[in-house]
Amino acid sequence: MSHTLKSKTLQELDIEEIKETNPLLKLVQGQRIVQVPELVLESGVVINNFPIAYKTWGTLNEAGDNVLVICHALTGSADVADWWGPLLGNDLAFDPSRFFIICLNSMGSPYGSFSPLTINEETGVRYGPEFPLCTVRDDVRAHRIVLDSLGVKSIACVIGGSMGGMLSLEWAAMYGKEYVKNMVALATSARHSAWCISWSEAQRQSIYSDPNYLDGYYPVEEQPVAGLSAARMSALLTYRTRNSFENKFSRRSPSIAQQQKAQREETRKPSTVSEHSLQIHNDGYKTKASTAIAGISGQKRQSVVSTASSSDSLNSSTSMTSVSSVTGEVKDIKPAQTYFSAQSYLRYQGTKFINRFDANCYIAITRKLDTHDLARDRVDDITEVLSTIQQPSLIIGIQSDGLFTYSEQEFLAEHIPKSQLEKIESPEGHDAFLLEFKLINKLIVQFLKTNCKAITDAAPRAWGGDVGNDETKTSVFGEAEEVTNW
Ligand SMILES: CC(=O)SCCNC(=O)CCNC(=O)[C@H](O)C(C)(C)COP(=O)(O)OP(=O)(O)OC[C@H]1O[C@@H](n2cnc3c(N)ncnc32)[C@H](O)[C@@H]1OP(=O)(O)O
Ligand SMILES: N[C@@H](CCO)C(=O)O
Repeated sequence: MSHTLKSKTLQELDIEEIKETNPLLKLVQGQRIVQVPELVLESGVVINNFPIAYKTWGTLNEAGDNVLVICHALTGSADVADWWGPLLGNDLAFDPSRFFIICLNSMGSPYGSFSPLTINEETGVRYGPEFPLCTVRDDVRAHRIVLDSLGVKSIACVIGGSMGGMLSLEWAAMYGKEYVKNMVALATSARHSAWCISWSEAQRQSIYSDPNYLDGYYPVEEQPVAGLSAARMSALLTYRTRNSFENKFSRRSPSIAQQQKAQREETRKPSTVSEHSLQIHNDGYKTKASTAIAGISGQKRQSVVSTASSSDSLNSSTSMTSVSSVTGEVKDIKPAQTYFSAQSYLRYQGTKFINRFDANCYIAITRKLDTHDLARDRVDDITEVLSTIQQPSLIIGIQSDGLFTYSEQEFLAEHIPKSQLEKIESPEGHDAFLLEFKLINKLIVQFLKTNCKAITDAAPRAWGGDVGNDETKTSVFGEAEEVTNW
């Protein structure tokens, strides 16, 4: 380990100053950012004076051991209140009147820690695509330096879902039961599967294929939004299930309000059948090229149209339509429905995401996920590493999760000696770990009451803070609906 175990105060950075180069920082309230002097990454690359963002709730006790480390998932931030808010509060799973709760932002994320949005001291510009590969283990080692600086002597329990679960497992495996006393991992894996790696790849390819990507050297105000939004749309599909979509959307049309949310582009009334067809064909196409095509005038456009219509004419003998694609009148066309509620949902989520994430960060953090393998450079047989995790562990899986399958949770529980496996019966798929608050809260409360009894049985202490999970506040990440339904 390259970090020092001595408690040493780290320099606190001025968030307002960092906001000038990272506009996404304004999305996370109440966090702190410290500067870590040095870390040798797993790759051997040395990074110096880099930021780590974190947020805390509650008070560290004298012994420095009443600590809950919460680890966020792929697009989360250090603000637990924003994505696991209903688990945070007095007498809840994350109880600041008894625990000192801390969430540290993972490297590669745009929300304050070292990332492609960080200014490279050597060049004076953002790292962008030159950001070095940071693994889950690098996160854990960087985060440990911050915990040491705060006077944390041991972790009562580390808890995380999805990517956060990978960090939980690495915390437990790297530092052992003397330092990490207990572990909770939800919807995660011992190593990233071929299926997950493939989805990461497909999502990165969406970004790469956007003409605005420019090898990652895009100006932050002109990021490859079409590629990033397409990446998020396909990612979202992996976070849910076929049946949850069927139940939620079926073949319904979007309501006016949903259409407005999805900001579907206004199209002018088509004046010809070809124009009408073109509009249906390109509906939702958002890159600059689409603007260019829409602007094609006269002859060029006519040649595009006549190429299309000549192939149309091949089918014309079997076609039921009696409207000519070139000369027919628009009023005679009765097209089948082509715009559905499911589409407006995806488009809305895509747009929402590009306003809260950065494409290079997305690439960096999905690469981090791909490297996750508890066995890497340790042993050949992954079950050997799992057998070294001696902490009491709670493994929570979701029966409908198609990304981090329930069988992967069974595998973890089978090989981690002191583990308990729990199943969430939810139709929502992977994202159930961010939605099934009530059950997850209950399971974690029970686990902590059993394994951190001295802390959970202690009298609650006033800690003088507001958890910040006010139900009326707008969530950055969009789970507010669920919170109010709770
Ligand atoms: C990755 C991680 O790090 S996880 C830990 C941190 N997590 C995050 O950061 C999570 C990122 N966010 C998410 O993954 C999701 O938002 C979740 C899982 C937290 C919440 O999902 P849900 O609450 O189910 O939100 P859902 O997917 O239903 O979307 C609701 C939004 O879609 C809108 N919407 C729903 N249907 C439609 C439709 N047909 N057309 C247009 N918009 C629609 C809703 O109005 C709502 O809008 P709002 O976000 O502005 O309020
Ligand atoms: N919805 C989660 C899924 C990844 O675990 C996120 O966006 O972080």
